[in-house]
Amino acid sequence: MTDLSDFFEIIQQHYERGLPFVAYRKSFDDRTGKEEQPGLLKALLQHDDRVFRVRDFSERGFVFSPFDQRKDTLLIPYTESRKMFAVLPVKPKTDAPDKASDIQDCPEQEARELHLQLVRKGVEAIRHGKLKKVVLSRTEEIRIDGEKPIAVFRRLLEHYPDAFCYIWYHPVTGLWLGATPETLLHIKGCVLHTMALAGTQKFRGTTKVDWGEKEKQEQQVVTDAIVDSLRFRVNSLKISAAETHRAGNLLHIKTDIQASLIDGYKKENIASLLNSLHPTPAVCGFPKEEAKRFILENEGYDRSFYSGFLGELHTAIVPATEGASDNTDSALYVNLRCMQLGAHTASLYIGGGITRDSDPKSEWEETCHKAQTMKKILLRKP
Ligand SMILES: C=C(O[C@@H]1C=C(C(=O)O)C=C[C@H]1O)C(=O)O
Repeated sequence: MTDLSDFFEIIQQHYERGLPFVAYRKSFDDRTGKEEQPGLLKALLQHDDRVFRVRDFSERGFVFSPFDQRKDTLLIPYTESRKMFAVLPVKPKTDAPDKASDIQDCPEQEARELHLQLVRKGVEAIRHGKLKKVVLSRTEEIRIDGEKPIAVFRRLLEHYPDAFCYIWYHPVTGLWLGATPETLLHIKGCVLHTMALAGTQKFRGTTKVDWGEKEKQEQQVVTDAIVDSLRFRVNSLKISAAETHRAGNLLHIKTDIQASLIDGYKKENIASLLNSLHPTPAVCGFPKEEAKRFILENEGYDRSFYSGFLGELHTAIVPATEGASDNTDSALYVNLRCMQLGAHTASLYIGGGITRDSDPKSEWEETCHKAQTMKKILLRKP
């Protein structure tokens, strides 16, 4: 274990040298396998600046994968990096609202108009075509005041104990940070766990809330599609009841899905599972190919790594195995509530699920609420 302040100092130095690294902490509820210490902070610091790209998802290490799978997935291989661990103090869970209040600035009128138009077009396509749901997003650039990325990461960890929080740097991708509530795939031995997360409302001090039909339906589409893509690969499928899940200043509907892999753990099975799961209707839509086409043709910007996935592939990085690890666990998360940090700007990425009953103005407001997750932890330019 490394002392906490040394941990941050070492990643700062690594960043200054321009070498790839990732540091992350799982949510206090998650911690894949539970043998991990609560608040365990991990880092992989690549020894040099070589670029490792994933060929077929049989690789071992930490992956950073874009929304569009035709583009490159980057990898920090387990064997090419220094592992480092520290422990963050764990705070008890509370239902208290966020200490930091919402940042009250709104993006320009033009951005709002563009998003309203995009949503209207999505609703139109759903009413007239084969699409049932499409997730439409936008990016928002904000001026920041000399932010130190590692300091932003520390605020992220502090603020969002219930999220998978990360900072990733690679000369090819630049610097990304996020606090995502969504698991794409956890695999331990032959047991897999995933979730269907969709439907959004603002957190107003309680998780005991009612959900409208629109939100229930859009979340059900996600559950059904995930179960469908697993059906012939797993047995002992367990689907939990849908429940309300808090993510910072937001609430979502969540269903947990657990199953056993029919042929046990095999690297090539994981690769094909990822292929059929990603992107789920939580970030893309349904049917998948039509929704993806609609997004690529209409969103008008490159999602890049937003709504892609990231995490440990074929190896859980744990303090006990400083050398080679023989564990094959994977813990992958959907890259949501994230941003790319430049020297003077932060680019935020936010979206929401559109169905035939979507109201464009509410969908716009939903993206504004989601943008708060990152805005709250940034120091703004006056
Ligand atoms: C697309 C995002 O979030 C996803 C979409 C949601 C929705 O449509 O209600 C809720 C949770 C996430 O699955 C995002 O945060 O950008």
